[in-house]
Amino acid sequence: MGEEAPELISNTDRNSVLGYDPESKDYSSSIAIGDKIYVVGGSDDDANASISVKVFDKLNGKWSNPTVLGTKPTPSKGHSAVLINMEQILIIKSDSSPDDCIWFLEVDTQFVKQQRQLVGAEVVAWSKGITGDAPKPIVISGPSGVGKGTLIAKLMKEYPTTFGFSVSHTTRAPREKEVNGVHYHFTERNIMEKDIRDGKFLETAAVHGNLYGTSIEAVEAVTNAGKRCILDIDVQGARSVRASSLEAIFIFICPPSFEELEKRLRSRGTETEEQVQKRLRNAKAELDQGTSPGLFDHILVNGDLETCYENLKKLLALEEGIDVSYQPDNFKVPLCHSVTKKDHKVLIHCGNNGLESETARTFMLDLSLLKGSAPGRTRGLYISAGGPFTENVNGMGQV
Ligand SMILES: Nc1nc2c(ncn2[C@@H]2O[C@H](COP(=O)(O)OP(=O)(O)O)[C@@H](O)[C@H]2O)c(=O)[nH]1
Ligand SMILES: Nc1ncnc2c1ncn2[C@@H]1O[C@H](COP(=O)(O)OP(=O)(O)O)[C@@H](O)[C@H]1O
Repeated sequence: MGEEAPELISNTDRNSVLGYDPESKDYSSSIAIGDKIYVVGGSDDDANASISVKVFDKLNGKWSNPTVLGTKPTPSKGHSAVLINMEQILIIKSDSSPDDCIWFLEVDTQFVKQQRQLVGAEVVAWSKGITGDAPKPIVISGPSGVGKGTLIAKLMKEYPTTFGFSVSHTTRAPREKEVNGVHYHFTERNIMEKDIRDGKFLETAAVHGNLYGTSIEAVEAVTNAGKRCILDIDVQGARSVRASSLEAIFIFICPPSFEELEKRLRSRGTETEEQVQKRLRNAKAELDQGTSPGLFDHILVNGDLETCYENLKKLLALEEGIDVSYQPDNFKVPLCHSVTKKDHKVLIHCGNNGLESETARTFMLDLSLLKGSAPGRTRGLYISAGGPFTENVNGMGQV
């Protein structure tokens, strides 16, 4: 076990690049998976462009430009492409900042398969590799008027640098004090339907007669700001997120009584009588689903606001993820490097075309603890610097 020779993957720097065109400064790498060849390319001439993906189907001999989902990496001066499994290609960008050099191109994951069916064409999705574990996003659900918004606003006010709100899209009209881009992205139904078809959403649901949805970008904006994401979504949305790759904590907020819920909804004064009636009818089903076992990790009763808020804070402190970053400070892959892979470990040999020298350096990526994927981020990536790393019977180890 573990004795087989590690697979050697050539790097795609300027010297060994496949299809590098010195005139246009374009470069590309290609990886074959089953009957398809994925060509990942870029041009460092245009800093605003993103790395492109083309697919060649060996069965019909045709090229296609797939629908590319997720936030796309910008091109660097070169990259290496490593086949991790039949679903994902690891892209290591050279000469990029430490938080922008590891990317995963998903070509046949569960999400990609679903989106391929939805779009009816070839689909791939990008997911950025993040080192260590980040705290899980928090999904807050509950019937209209229970106090979700009030509790979330308190949390964001007390901890503005810790928590960030995932701004949903909705087709409902803005309320008087609501600000576009802050409370919601208010949008038209036909635009939102097109965005759904284009795979821009992590989840969507029809609630009280309007469309609501969490875009991939909304969650990424919070994550990119280094904050813990809070999602205020309905029970259907919570179910979709449970089924997605996003690992979250699910909290359901209950009213102390149905009468109190009705009182709060009316006293808020933001809905017409007809809308209040619809929300109260829906609240019955939401309370049934929300309090039945399996979907939510925690149920909080919002009787007294301060008590409920204190309980929410306690619960979040308990659930706090451990943010362990193993990323070496100076993790930067030079243009000249080579990559070897064995099992879940990827070695990046830097300097002197990978030959050992005084200046040569090796980084090891441990992919065994990866969590999440597109849509969103791939977390749990561990990077060790040092070396030389040698193989031992269990794979690769550092001597
Ligand atoms: N599935 C889903 N539900 C959402 C989203 N954004 C808001 N909601 C839910 O839609 C419902 C109606 O929200 P809103 O119109 O703001 O009314 P409110 O709950 O009375 O404040 C609530 O249950 C929200 O949690 C979203 O992005 N996805
Ligand atoms: N614990 C509470 N006790 C009394 N009123 C509350 C409490 N929590 C929220 N409210 C009030 O109830 C109304 C509905 O709250 P809101 O946060 O808008 O609910 P949601 O976002 O769940 O629809 C608001 O007027 C709010 O001030």
